[in-house]
Amino acid sequence: MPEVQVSGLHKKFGDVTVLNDINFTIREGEFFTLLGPSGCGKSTTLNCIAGLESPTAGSITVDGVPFVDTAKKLYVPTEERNLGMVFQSYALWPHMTVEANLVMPLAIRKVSKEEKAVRIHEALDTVGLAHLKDRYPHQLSGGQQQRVALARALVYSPSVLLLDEPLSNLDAKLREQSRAWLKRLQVELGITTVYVTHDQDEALSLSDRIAVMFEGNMTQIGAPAEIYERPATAAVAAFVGSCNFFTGRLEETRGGIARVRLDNTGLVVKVASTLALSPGDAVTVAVRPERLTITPASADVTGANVLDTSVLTRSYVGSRYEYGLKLGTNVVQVISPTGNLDGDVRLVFDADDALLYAGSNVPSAEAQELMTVAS
Ligand SMILES: Nc1ncnc2c1ncn2[C@@H]1O[C@H](COP(=O)(O)OP(=O)(O)OP(=O)(O)O)[C@@H](O)[C@H]1O
Repeated sequence: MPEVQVSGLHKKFGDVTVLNDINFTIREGEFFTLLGPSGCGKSTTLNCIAGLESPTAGSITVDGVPFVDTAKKLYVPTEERNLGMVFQSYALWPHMTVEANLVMPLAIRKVSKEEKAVRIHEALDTVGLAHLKDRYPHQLSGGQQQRVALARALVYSPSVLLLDEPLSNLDAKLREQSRAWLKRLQVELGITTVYVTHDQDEALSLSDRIAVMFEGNMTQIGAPAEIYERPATAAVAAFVGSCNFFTGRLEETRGGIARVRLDNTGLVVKVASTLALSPGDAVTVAVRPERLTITPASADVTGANVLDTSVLTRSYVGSRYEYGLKLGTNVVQVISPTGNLDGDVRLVFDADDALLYAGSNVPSAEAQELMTVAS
């Protein structure tokens, strides 16, 4: 199973740059996800690997074989790349049975009749649909169609599997089931996979590594836990999971702990930080809702940060409660297992529970909303 190397990838449509120096290497057998909001360039990157788009500059190599190298004017056509692709729409031929849909890619590759039958059976068996080979696409559920599309991509033993939002047409429940199934299948087959999605949950649960993209740039590449726990920018923190943001000014940093005076509250919070910042610098503090603890105002608590606040809203969301707390002019979101808190409360968190970013770069409510809608 091959390694995929993408170097210095640029893509322009007319005067508009949609990919700006994209670089990444996908390891053998890895499940690698391109994650980002709509229009950030995920599909264009995938299509450049597939050979459906040609980059304006850059190179792509799979298993040491150059597919594209603009400097050398080298371009291998799609049909010679031996990559398996599944799109959001599945793109099954409606007038052909499941079996006939799978015959097509093999016929193009001039596979013998006997081998065709074996391969089709194997591919359909892999996705658990061998018994439906005589049905037409309209006689299948959305989930089954998606599996046929996957079988069609696997039938010619591609070196790499390219998946562009393959689950987004399924309803929420089926999507979750298909996600678990897809992950098991990928691990079983050990096939190097590039996956495109704007769904952060999907990316976190499926991927060995995630590349987060914004506006044609790759902002961070890392394992799911790394992306979630240590987002490189406030925008990544906002896009992957929920986050509270507070702007403020740095007062001092001592022993790896930054003291930040928050705007609109006058409160000082302590945040672990390795950033090279000077007192007076504008900063942004980010805290995940589940990293915050609420206690009754009367509780005797100690911790790096104990802030007096009050409950604005509380809602039960199944197995936990979501609180909205008032902190100056901010509303702080907290996720808590406790549902009986009201009125004046205390908000508690350690310096390690929060993240610090240089600048007052809180993703705007509009952008966050867009991101939420997108995910
Ligand atoms: N053929 C094209 N001509 C002009 N602009 C294009 C073309 N294809 C894509 N774009 C633009 O390039 C940008 C990146 O598109 P791309 O489809 O790669 O984004 P994406 O991250 O996959 O988004 P989505 O999740 O909505 O599919 C978008 O602004 C899009 O409008």
